[in-house]
Amino acid sequence: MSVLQNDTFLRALMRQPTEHTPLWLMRQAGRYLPEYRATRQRAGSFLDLCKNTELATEVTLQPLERYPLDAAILFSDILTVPDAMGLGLYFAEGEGPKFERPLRDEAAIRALSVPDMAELQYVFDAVSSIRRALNGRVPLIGFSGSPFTLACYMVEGGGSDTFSRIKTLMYDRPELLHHILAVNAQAVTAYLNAQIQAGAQAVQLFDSWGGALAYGKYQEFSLAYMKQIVAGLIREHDGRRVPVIVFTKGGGLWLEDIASTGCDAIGLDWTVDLADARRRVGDKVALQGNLDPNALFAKPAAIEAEVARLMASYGEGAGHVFNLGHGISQFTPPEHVTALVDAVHRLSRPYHSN
Ligand SMILES: Cc1c2[nH]c(c1CCC(=O)O)Cc1[nH]c(c(CCC(=O)O)c1C)Cc1[nH]c(c(CCC(=O)O)c1C)Cc1[nH]c(c(C)c1CCC(=O)O)C2
Repeated sequence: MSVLQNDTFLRALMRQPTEHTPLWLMRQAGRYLPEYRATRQRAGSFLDLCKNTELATEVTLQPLERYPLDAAILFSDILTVPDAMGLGLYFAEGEGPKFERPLRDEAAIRALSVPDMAELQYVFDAVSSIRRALNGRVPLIGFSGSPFTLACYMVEGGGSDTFSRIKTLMYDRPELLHHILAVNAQAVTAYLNAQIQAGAQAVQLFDSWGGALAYGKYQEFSLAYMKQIVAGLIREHDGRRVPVIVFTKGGGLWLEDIASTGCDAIGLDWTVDLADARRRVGDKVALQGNLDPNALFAKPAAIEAEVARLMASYGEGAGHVFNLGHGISQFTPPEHVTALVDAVHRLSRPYHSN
């Protein structure tokens, strides 16, 4: 394997000194880029694109060709795992992800099992191919959905505003939801370990919907399973630590709990004050975040002002990876991202001078 030329992202996750604050953007390869839309057209559906090694590699590298980002993220989706469990993932145009066979009764839930990782070989092939194509430019991030976030889609059958089905299950039949989560946790552990073995140099758990849970329920139905996963992950590969990032959207009230999962870094959404988050987690974990993705609709001067505010809020020293508080919008003007990346690199240098 080639030598890593820019390891600022990995160092920041381990709270080691860097010359600037590294950044990457959630959903950095996606529809806001015209080159992504062109490749997507060639591939056919979004899932065809995920399953095409060559084209998945191409779109992963597209944002890096445009912007000097400090990490790449595997092009795939969190719903590949329930798809491999036999739920039948499809994307209805303009409607988001859906399952042909959602978990709607006890029999379906009891029949659920950890999929054969061979069903997900296309993901691991993409990881190896992207590593080759990166040739040591920046590290590659692997990812998975959290057990609870995956369960939301598996039970609801698609996206939901109310989470009424999964919450009904949680309150009426908690043991059935625990069964789904236990299977998901085992599947996610195997899935992330296979990504690490294929070449992922850091991994992120996307707990996009953990923040929809009540106090106490979050700890029982989301956090506990993420903790189990973190404990089962390969933490060192090829002579380097493989850092783990846990991102619970809406998890700002529970940062101490998240830090106690054993993760290396916490992903923060934009509702959190970085300075306060840093005080709360101390030197236990690094922090990743947390610009409001909608700030990228504003003019470059306003974007730069927000970056300056976040830099001052985190303050001096190591342990910050810049990111958005959630995925980038498909309506973001690509040149606003140019302004963002430049501002983060430029304005962060004074905070790393010692
Ligand atoms: C909840 C969730 C999903 N997928 C994901 C999450 C967790 C993160 C989050 O909270 O946003 C994670 C994800 N999805 C995608 C990535 C790729 C890596 C990256 O660049 O960050 C990652 C990390 C690509 C994608 N995943 C998807 C796209 C758009 C597909 C397309 O039409 O080309 C991309 C680039 C599709 C997808 N997949 C999912 C949704 C809700 C959608 C959007 C549907 C829509 O807007 O029409 C499920």
